[in-house]
Order: sequence, then structure tokens, then C-alpha cells
Amino acid sequence: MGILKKRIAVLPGDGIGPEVCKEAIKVLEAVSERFGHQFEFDTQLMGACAIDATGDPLPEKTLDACLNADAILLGAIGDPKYDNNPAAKVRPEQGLLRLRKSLGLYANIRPVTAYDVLLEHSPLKNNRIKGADMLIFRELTGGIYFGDKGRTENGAYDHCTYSKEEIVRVTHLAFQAAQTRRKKLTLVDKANVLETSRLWREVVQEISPEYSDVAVDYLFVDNAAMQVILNPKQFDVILTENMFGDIISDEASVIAGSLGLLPSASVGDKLALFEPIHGSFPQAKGKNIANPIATILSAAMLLEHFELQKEADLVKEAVQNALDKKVLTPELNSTSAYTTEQVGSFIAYYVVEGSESLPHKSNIELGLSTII
Ligand SMILES: NC(=O)c1ccc[n+]([C@@H]2O[C@H](COP(=O)([O-])OP(=O)(O)OC[C@H]3O[C@@H](n4cnc5c(N)ncnc54)[C@H](O)[C@@H]3O)[C@@H](O)[C@H]2O)c1
Ligand SMILES: CC(C)[C@H](C(=O)O)[C@@H](O)C(=O)O
Ligand SMILES: [Mg+2]
Repeated sequence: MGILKKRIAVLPGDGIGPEVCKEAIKVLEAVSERFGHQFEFDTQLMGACAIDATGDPLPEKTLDACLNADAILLGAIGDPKYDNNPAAKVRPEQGLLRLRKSLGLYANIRPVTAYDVLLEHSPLKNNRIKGADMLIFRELTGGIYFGDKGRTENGAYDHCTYSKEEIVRVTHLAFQAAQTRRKKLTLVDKANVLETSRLWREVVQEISPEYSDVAVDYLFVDNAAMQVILNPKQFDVILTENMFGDIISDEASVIAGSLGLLPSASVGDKLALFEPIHGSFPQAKGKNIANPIATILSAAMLLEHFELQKEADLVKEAVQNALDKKVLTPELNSTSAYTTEQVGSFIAYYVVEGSESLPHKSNIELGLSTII
């Protein structure tokens, strides 16, 4: 692949979103510096910050920028002033949901890896999680998130609906991914209770003969929530609907050791958006303590989307180097923690230099003198 020129829309969002996005951009700029690609960043408002500025969590200008970009990088949205106000009519999360729907991002792909050097950080037994490596395909633009919702005189309702086509398209993507991995697909549903889940099983059963090299099994979501923790190595590709995927993936982050490590790609037929799976972690806002690795690994997925595999591999190698050297934020390094900015700089520096030894000047600039 030669030198690429790409426009990336950046939606830093709220809370720690701007801090983790800044580090991912630093790493993408390091990739440009090393390989000569030209990435143009177009930063736009989304979420609570957009409501404050315009009254709308997804202003038209932001949507236009996303529609005109080659890819989108998102930090996180959300603010306690809305979380704690159930009566709020306009909410940051509406912006994210509208964005996913408007861009047709129907598949959210969330890799979960147990890093050997972090096994000690997981509260789970090392021998159970060592080697765990799963890929969650979460349907992203259907289900209960997007059904009719509202209040009745004495209650409230959220309708869960799925069309066959909505299930078919993400199912094909999940099977295709399984074919490139360990050739196992687990559908997580609640088919013993929900009609939509029975449709999911029906569709997966219909499609599975087209992927006869992939073994398929089915788990009810309550059992799956337990199995993910009890025996995560049994999973290769997990396919599931929108809300179950949201919940199971946060749970699976315990295997990696921190929610701040899990990246994702939200893809459709035309566009793709890259976002950490975590939220705006408001308690950490402005403290320079949030882990930027989930967003940096989301940027690596963005590079893969541009078919820049060598560049993406280098970013992943640089992240691995940071993990190996324990250049980590406080939730993974309580004794000698590094800041969000230091972790980002350390990873970016490795990307530019491709070497484990940092020169003296950079050590001082980055405050890294203790690690080499
Ligand atoms: N995609 C998104 O933008 C997104 C995702 C989830 C939640 N949210 C929003 O974020 C806000 C806060 O929600 P929440 O507290 O339930 O979830 P959260 O993901 O923001 O944080 C949950 C916990 O995970 C840990 N964590 C999260 N990100 C981390 C990071 N980068 N580094 C280290 N630790 C990290 C922290 O311990 C934190 O208390 C809400 O407004 C919610 O709606 C947004
Ligand atoms: C903020 C919220 C709407 C979002 C979701 O539930 O999809 C988040 O939890 C996520 O995982 O991206
Ligand atoms: Mg979530």
C-alpha cells in the first residue's frame, strides 16, 4: 500500500472522551510521520458538549462531517447531569444512537483479549483466562434501543423488534470473521422467552449451512453471562443482539483487566466508526488518569479499515510494549502509574522509532526515566 490521504472525522465527546481521543490522534500522527500518510482530522461536537453548544446532541454539521469522512474516531459521550435526570428529553446518548443509525453502522465488533502481562490484574483465576481471545459481534442499529418507547399513564415501554434482514447482514459478517479465526460461532440470545431471539436462532440456523466449516452453538444470555467469566476460552466469535452485546462486552472486559483496554469498530456497508467500548468515565474527567489504550487500539482498527495492516500491527506492537514495560494508567498500575498523556506519548514514540529504547531527551519530556 502506498501513501494514503484520508480524512478522519473526530468526535471527542464528553468526560474523558477528549483526553483519550487526543492520545489516539497522537498515535495516528506518529503513523503519518513514520509512513508518510496524510491524515486530516476534522473535529466535531457530539454528545453533552453538543447539547450545550447547539441544543442538539448530533448537530447537522457533525453528521455531515461524518458522512464526508473516510472514517470516524469517537471518544465517548455522556454526562451525569443527564444520567441523574430521568426526565431529560434531550440526552447525549440520543446523538450516538442517531449517528449509528444514520450512518448505517449495523455491526459493532469488539475484540476481547487476555494479555499475558496483565493476567495478574484480572480478578479472575489466571488459568481460566490465559489465552482467552474472543470477538463479539454486537448488532448495533436494531432491537430494543430503537423500538417505540414512551410513557403510559402508569408506566413505560420499550419495544424490541428485529427484521430478518437486520439479523441476516450482521450474521454473515460474524460467520465470515469466524472463518478467519478458530471457526466457532456462538449465538447469544434469550430464545426460551423472546420472539425476536427465536427469529435470531431461525436466521442463524438458515445461514449456517453456507459456512459449513464453522461450528455453531447457542447459549441463552443468562448462561452466557456466567460462561464468559467461568470459561472464556470456549468462545471464538460471539454473535448477539444490541442490548445483550452491550452488556456481555463490558463484562468480558474483566478478562482483559480494564474496560479502558477494549476497542471496537462499528461498521456498515459504506462507513465505519471506531470507538472504545467504555463511556465518558466522568469521575476521571480532567485528571489525566483515563486509560487511552482502548481508543488507541480503536485507531489501530481504523488503520486496518484503510487496509494499512503493517501500520495497524505496529500500533498493536507499541501497545504491547507499553503493557510489557508497565507504562500504564492507575487502574492497571497502582504503585507507579503513568498519566493518560504519558501512555499515549510512549506508544506514539514507539510507533515513530520502532524501537524499544527511547533516547534520553524523550525520557525527560515524557517523564519516563524510571522505565528503561
Ligand atoms: N460509547 C459511549 O460513548 C458510552 C459508552 C458507555 C457509557 N457511556 C456514557 O458514559 C457515562 C458514564 O457511564 P458509566 O460510568 O456507566 O460507564 P463508563 O464506561 O464511563 O465507566 C465505567 C467504569 O469503567 C472504568 N473505565 C471506563 N473507561 C475507562 C478508561 N478509559 N480507563 C480506565 N478505566 C475506565 C471506570 O472504573 C469507570 O468507573 C454515561 O453517561 C453513559 O451513558 C457512553
Ligand atoms: C452510551 C450507550 C448508548 C452505548 C450503548 O449502549 O450502545 C454504550 O454503552 C456503548 O457500549 O457504546
Ligand atoms: Mg456499553
